[in-house]
Amino acid sequence: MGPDASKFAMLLPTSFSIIAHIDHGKSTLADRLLELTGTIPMEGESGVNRQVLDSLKVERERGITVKSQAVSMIYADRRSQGREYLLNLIDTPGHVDFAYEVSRSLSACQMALLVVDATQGIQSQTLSVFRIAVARGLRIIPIINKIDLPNANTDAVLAQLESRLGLDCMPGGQDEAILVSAKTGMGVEAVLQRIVDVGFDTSAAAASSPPSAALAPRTKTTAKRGEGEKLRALVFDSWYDSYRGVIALVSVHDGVLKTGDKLAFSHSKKKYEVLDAGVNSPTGISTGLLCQGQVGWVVCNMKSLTEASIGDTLHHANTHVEPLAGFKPSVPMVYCAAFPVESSDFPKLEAAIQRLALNDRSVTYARESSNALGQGIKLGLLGALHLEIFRARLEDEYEQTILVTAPSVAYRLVHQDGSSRIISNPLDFPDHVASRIGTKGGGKNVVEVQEPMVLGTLTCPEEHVGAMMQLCADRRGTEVDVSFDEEGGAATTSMVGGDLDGQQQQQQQQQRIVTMKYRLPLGEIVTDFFGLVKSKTAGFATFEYEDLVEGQGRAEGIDAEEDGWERSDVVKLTFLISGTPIDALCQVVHRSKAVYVARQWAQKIKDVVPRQQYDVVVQACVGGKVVAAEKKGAYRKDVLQGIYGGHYDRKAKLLGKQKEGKKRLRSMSFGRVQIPQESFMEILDSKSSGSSKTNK
Ligand SMILES: Nc1nc2c(ncn2[C@@H]2O[C@H](COP(=O)(O)OP(=O)(O)OP(=O)(O)O)[C@@H](O)[C@H]2O)c(=O)[nH]1
Repeated sequence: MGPDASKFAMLLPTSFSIIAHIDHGKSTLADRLLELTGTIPMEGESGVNRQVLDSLKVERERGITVKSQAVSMIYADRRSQGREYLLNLIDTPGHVDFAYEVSRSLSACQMALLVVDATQGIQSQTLSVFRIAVARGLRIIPIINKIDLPNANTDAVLAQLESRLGLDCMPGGQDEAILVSAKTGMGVEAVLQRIVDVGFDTSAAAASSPPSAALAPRTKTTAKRGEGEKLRALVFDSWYDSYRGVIALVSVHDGVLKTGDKLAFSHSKKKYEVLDAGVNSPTGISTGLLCQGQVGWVVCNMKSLTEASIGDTLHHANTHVEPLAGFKPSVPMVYCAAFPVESSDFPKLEAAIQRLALNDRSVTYARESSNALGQGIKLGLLGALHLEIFRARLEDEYEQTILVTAPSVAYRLVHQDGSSRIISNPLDFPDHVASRIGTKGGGKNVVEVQEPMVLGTLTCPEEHVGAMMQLCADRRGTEVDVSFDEEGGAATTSMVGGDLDGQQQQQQQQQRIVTMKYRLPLGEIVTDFFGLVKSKTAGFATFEYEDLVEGQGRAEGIDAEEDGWERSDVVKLTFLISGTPIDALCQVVHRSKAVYVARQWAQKIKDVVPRQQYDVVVQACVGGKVVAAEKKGAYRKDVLQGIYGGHYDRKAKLLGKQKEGKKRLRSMSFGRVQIPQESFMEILDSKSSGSSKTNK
């Protein structure tokens, strides 16, 4: 039986988030917390990674969190004779592509559990989520997880937390770290107790003493906590339900919100009536009201999908309030265009993308049309994994299969007059980049192109170092740092997951683990980089990156002045079929690779273009110059068939007539070659192949 709905309104709440680097054990810890509080029943073998909060199919299939989830749980603290507290847990993703999700979720929390794997220590994403949490003013509770593993090095991780994050995490310290094994459940109760201590009495003294005395006056609850105060609720997530329409997830900062209330948004000024409200625990429980401090959902009569403005403040329609601080919109890093497989399905695809984008606010979209593929949607995403997950979710949740152009990145164009602009569509890229000196044509001439850079971290066994260095060099990477893990094997377990048999794992564990840091152009890793890392190391390497451009998590040790854009000699590569440019295939590549890519692509296009009655020429151009060309020969009816012997003139006449006919046909169809959709799918699939491989 689920908890009594009225209890959620009666109890004092606090909200916390679990943040960590990928695979450090957030979801497993969340499972244990939910079990311990009785929110989900304990089932079967303890320690099983149930991923209760990873409810999306794609999350379960891949074992990664891509979407934050909020769950309310009621914890009865044994130290104070079972006094109950309402704890709102927000599980967050670990991968850099979903950092925006983390930042939004943290806005609804008072504290963050910073989980660090005892065998791996602080990793790149640990630092970036830590910084986001500190910037949001959250109290950090450090948790060292996986202490059950034989190679756990708790002391070293404690020292790292102290020296690199400045946390007073040693025993007795203000931020004393909790040692747990989310797998076995060891130490997890202490986590709940610490949440209560920190969440309900921020005085440092309370951290070591039972909260009963300090909390006595505050736990005197009324049925509607916050009543009489002006309502202020921050909308931090939303989704589409086919029965109830748009549902908004809110964190109530002040006041009370009830069914039937008339609400308004601070910024958009739109007004609504609350049809229902409730919490997730872990499934939706309708409570009819949400009180101060609660995190829950609201169903209003929102008609359009864009109305649930993330970051906006909801208040009662007849009051005026100071809006709560919202969030900066996310900055897309990777762009591509999506087209339906059947062009008549475009309206369905557009509706599906709008609904999915409601739940994934880091996606930007706009209509786009292509001469070859018809009407489509231009998508802006946070990375290659994000694109792949978005595509998978479209298929799983909306049954929409899409054709995606190769992912590309944004470029910054610097003009002669010093101004700059960012372009995200390869078609907008200039054909020529003028040299600064003696340039004609005014100040708007593009004199420099800059591309976004990332700081990549590659971890692999020693034997693969050469291959990885070569790969990074091929992708125009510059080495920043290389370090060897003397103990070896520590990182291997999590890298390979369950893919390898025991013998292989043993062999790998005898090798040293190498961590290499490279500065790489983002454009070089958004296509097939992850796939190559996996295939060249038989799955033994991991690769993560931090964006260096504004709007994303910055890497440690990078100069704050540095904005992550770097001057680059990139060019626009266009493909023409019988003289007609094919916009869906246009791409921006580095000059040093232009001819190689052009040849590869021209060949690939030639292979899939259907043979015509006349020759079809495929050309690849850079700056108006043809750099590669292929010809697909015409069908050739043997017009001389049936002429035995025959005079030369007669043969020439027949051949001439055939030539004339083809010329007429060609001019009638304006030289346009109809490329069937399947051929495009073949080209685009091979073009983005590899991007579908992830670092998981
Ligand atoms: N031995 C051991 N393994 C653990 C422990 N906690 C988690 N794991 C394992 O570590 C792996 C990753 O755990 P998850 O909970 O999925 O990690 P996560 O941080 O949620 O990962 P993302 O959602 O991808 O960011 C799983 O195979 C877990 O079973 C632990 O305390 N001990």
